[in-house]
Amino acid sequence: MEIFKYMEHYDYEQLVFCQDRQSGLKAIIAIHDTTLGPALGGTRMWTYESEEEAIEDALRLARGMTYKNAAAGLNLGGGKTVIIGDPRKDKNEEMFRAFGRYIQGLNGRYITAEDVGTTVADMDLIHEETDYVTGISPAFGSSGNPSPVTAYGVYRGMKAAVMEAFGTDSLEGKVVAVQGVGNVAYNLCKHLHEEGAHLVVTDINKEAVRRAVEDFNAKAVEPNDIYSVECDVYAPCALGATINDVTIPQIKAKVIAGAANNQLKDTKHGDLIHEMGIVYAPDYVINAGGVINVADELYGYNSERALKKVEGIYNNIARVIEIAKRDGIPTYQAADRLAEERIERMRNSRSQFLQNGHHILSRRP
Ligand SMILES: NC(=O)C1=CN([C@@H]2O[C@H](COP(=O)(O)OP(=O)(O)OC[C@H]3O[C@@H](n4cnc5c(N)ncnc54)[C@H](O)[C@@H]3O)[C@@H](O)[C@H]2O)C=CC1
Ligand SMILES: CC(C)CC(=O)C(=O)O
Repeated sequence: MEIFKYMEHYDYEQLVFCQDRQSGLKAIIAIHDTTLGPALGGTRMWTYESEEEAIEDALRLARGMTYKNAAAGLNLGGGKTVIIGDPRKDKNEEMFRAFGRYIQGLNGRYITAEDVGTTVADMDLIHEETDYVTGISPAFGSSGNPSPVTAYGVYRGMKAAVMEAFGTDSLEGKVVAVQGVGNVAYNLCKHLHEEGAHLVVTDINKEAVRRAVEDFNAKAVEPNDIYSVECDVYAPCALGATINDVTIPQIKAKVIAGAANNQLKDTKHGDLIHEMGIVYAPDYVINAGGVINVADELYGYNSERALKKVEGIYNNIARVIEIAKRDGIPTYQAADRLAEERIERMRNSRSQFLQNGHHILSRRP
């Protein structure tokens, strides 16, 4: 991968490599764009096959956060961290404390939270070293684990997409194929089960599958069989790029609505499912519940206010679908337009001079 070429093409601001021999920390912080405000995005810990795979994941996820935060109306830019390692056995206190000091060193340009493989407890350790972290324990007056709120937003957005495909937003009797029943999707399954949806689930973690089968009377399939399940909705809730040349021909669902980041392997796959008449709920619009929730911490966390905004993901998805139909474009393009237009407006309006403590005039002897 030609890193600077990639960064220039998508206009990234910064890529930071963090190493700490003592704790084994190998973290990559990607800051894509801070036009709308400090970059906020979670920290993912995963057993990447290579450093290149980790770098690419950090870059793709960070850009996704720029679009997610802009489309959600937040005054936040996009950033993300990946930590190379196995979250089940490579974690230690020093690792997250050292990582917290690296975040502090960025002086507020990047604010972190949870993502795949990290927990509230990990955020609390980071919080020992910096305030530029969200999703920390409610004991500190914060919002805690964002996953259940992300799940609620995905549930709301899924209803809006089902309304478009089936003329009703009721999920009763609908078959939903859920890929990856971890933190977010377990909570999503709760909402779906309560509304009478029939669940088909898969996960590479057999315990996660067992729990979903037991708690939601779900049917289990092998990971690679989830794509060909006869269903109404396919909910990608694991990792990214599951909508690709291999899987699209197998998909039977009329709606794709899930929590995973970067679901489309490439934009051409968004075009393909659009041509097939599948209603696609753009990933960074439907899964914005988590960031909306933790972002509320920056104003003094108020769960009622945050949840009200998350409930509005229904309208956000409906609006994206409307724009897509009006302009005859795929929904992923409609969402991108919304996000890019807001960033452009803000970028252009920053031309006025504003003296602050850091401008050259404030340093004149
Ligand atoms: N946690 C949050 O609040 C948010 C999460 N997301 C995204 O949602 C997705 C899920 O996040 P979490 O639930 O927090 O992570 P998680 O790690 O708790 O759950 C992911 C699940 O997917 C499973 N999985 C991994 N690869 C798989 C495969 N090939 N096939 C089937 N299952 C597989 C894992 O075993 C795990 O159970 C991720 O893409 C994450 O980036 C997006 C927005 C917010
Ligand atoms: C609060 C975090 C989970 C935000 C984030 O990183 C995401 O939405 O992917």
